[in-house]
Formats: sequence, C-alpha cells, structure tokens
Amino acid sequence: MSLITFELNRPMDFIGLGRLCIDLNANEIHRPMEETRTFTKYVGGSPANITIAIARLGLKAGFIGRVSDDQHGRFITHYLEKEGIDTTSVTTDRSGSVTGLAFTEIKSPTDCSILMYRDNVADLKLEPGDVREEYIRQAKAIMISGTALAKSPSREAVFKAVDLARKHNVVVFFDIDYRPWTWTSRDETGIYCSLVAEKSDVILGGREEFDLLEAPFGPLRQDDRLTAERWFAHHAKIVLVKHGGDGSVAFTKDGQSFTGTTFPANVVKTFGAGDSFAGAFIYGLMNGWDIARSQQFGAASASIVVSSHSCSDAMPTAEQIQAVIDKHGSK
Ligand SMILES: Nc1ncnc2c1ncn2[C@@H]1O[C@H](COP(=O)(O)OP(=O)(O)O)[C@@H](O)[C@H]1O
Ligand SMILES: O=C(O)C[C@@H](O)[C@H](O)C(=O)COP(=O)(O)O
Repeated sequence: MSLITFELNRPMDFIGLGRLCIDLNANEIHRPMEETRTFTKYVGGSPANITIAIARLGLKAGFIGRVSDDQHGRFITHYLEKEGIDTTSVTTDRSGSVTGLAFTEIKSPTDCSILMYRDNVADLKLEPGDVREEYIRQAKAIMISGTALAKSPSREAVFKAVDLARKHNVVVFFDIDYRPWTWTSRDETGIYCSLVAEKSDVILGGREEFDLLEAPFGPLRQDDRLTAERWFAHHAKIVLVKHGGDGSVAFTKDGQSFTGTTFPANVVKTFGAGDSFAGAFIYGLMNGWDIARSQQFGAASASIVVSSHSCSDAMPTAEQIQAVIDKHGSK
C-alpha cells in the first residue's frame, strides 16, 4: 500500500499557498549586484514557481494568495492564468501593499545570492477569510510555503488551510522555504514552521532549514535520519532533505531511505533548483510513482532549471525532463 493516498476523484490536483512575487534576475551575470544595470522580470516566489512547475507538467493547479493592486499584481495573475492555473482564490489586496521583489545576483555558477524586498508585501496580507473550505476540499494536495507563516494574518490563514486540508483528506506538502527577510527571529521561524511540519504529510527542506526547526527545541543533531524520525513521530509519511549539488535523501515512515543523485547541468545559477525539484517530485508522487523515480524526475527537472536564466519561465514539460533522463540514463 502506498504511503500517501490522493483522493483521485477530485477535479483539482494541486493548490499552492503562499507568496506570488517577482524575480528580477541579473542580465549581466558573473558580476556583483552593485555593478548590475539590467534585470529580467519573471514571476517568482517559491510556491508560485512550484505551482507553475506542476501546471507545466500537465496537472490541474490552483493558488491561494494575495497580490498587490497594481501593475505587478496584475502581471502575476495574468501569468498564472496563461499557465492554466486557477486564480479564483488569488485575492487582490487593497490595503496599499506591494509585490515582494527578489533581486538575484549571479556572480558565478556556484556563487549566487538573493536580495529580497519584503516590506509591506501583499502575500503576507493573506487572510483566513481568503481560505475557502469548498476550494480546498476539491483538491488532491496542497503545498504550504513556510514563509507564509512569517506574519499575521497570513500565518492564521495557513493554519486554517492546513486544518481544512486534514479534515478533507487533502495531502499536505510543506516546503520549509526559509527566507530570513520578514521573520523577526530564527526561534520564531523554527517554532511556527514546526507547528505546520507536525501536521504535514510530506516535508521538504534543506539541511539548514531542518536545523532551524530543531534549534528551538534542543541541541542540533544535524542528522537526516534523526530529523526524519522527529517528524514521523507526528504525521509525516515522507521527509525529503535536499543537499544542493550533492542530491537529496528521502525517508519514508516505513523505515526506508532513498538517495537521489543529480544530473549534469550547465549551471547558470543555483536558485530555482529546489522549486523545480519539488514540482517534479510532487508530480511523480501524484502519478503513483515510487520515491526513487519521483526523486530522479525532480533531479532531472532541477538540472534543466539551474541551466536556465529564470525559475518560473524555465520550468520544463514532462517530455523535456524525460529527455534528460533518457540522455544520461537512470540514476
Ligand atoms: N549544481 C547542480 N547541478 C545539478 N543539479 C542540482 C544542482 N544543484 C541542485 N541540484 C538539484 O536540485 C535539487 C535541490 O537543490 P537544492 O539546492 O538543495 O535546493 P534549494 O534550491 O531549495 O536550496 C538537488 O537535490 C539536486 O537534485
Ligand atoms: O522564492 C522567492 O521569492 C524567489 C524565487 O522566485 C527565486 O527564484 C528562488 O530563490 C528560487 O528558490 P529555490 O528553488 O529554493 O532555489
């Protein structure tokens, strides 16, 4: 029997919840941001990127979020619609908030960083009233971004969404998605993210992100298996720890573990790896594939996106991902 069960008779496959933002990716790469003059604009925000990845793979996706009441908000909503993503739960925030911006610096293929502008951002204005029970219960899965817990009222909206998902057997994916901007302290992050991780079916994060969740509660053990066991004592069935260019390790509640490798890439920049991986990994699980095959699909997708200039725009189709696997052989 499979570890997680998706309610197959639901019309919507996947709902993303969290930030809808803009990435401004440096055009003049291999130089510091101080010397960068031009940027290309893309839809961004990790949960947006993952939802776009899933829609590109052919699943029916929707989004719960807030956008600013201006040109940037409309740009994002139109982009989601063009990708076939349902935006009926994307609310326009009229409080005077702005769209979050992520400026990316690409100094070298291995030295990339992000500078986020996150003051008074629309995504964190998401309200519990924006989370509708009838919307959640018609979906097979929902994915929560940890950053949506950074402030109220978005924080309460997340807890409502998770409880409704659990009530209606909607599989809860939790991507820790730690972004230091907008959080007050690391303890605050660790404690709130832990509360959602406890209620989630599948948890994804990097080693340092999992450490952040463990830090408020005791000495760091920095051991992937012990991390997974912590969450298996709650509700989780799958815990996936991402290790950048070293691949990933997935643990399942029945005691198995799977080491995922990587595919060769012409790396332009490192960001976007996690989002493309997550989209393709979730797609695999939703197709009923085993963990190892889903992990391989995620890694192949990530190899495409790190070889591209953007995150959202570069999300590949299933055929493109399969072509990478066929070219390099199963890992
Ligand atoms: N340089 C790389 N070359 C090829 N694949 C990569 C590279 N970096 C990351 N990946 C793939 O993307 C996955 C997620 O990357 P990671 O950097 O850990 O996520 P995040 O972007 O969330 O920090 C990895 O497990 C790996 O499969
Ligand atoms: O998440 C953001 O707000 C910025 C993203 O759009 C950005 O492109 C990025 O950092 C991707 O994150 P990753 O996949 O975890 O590297």
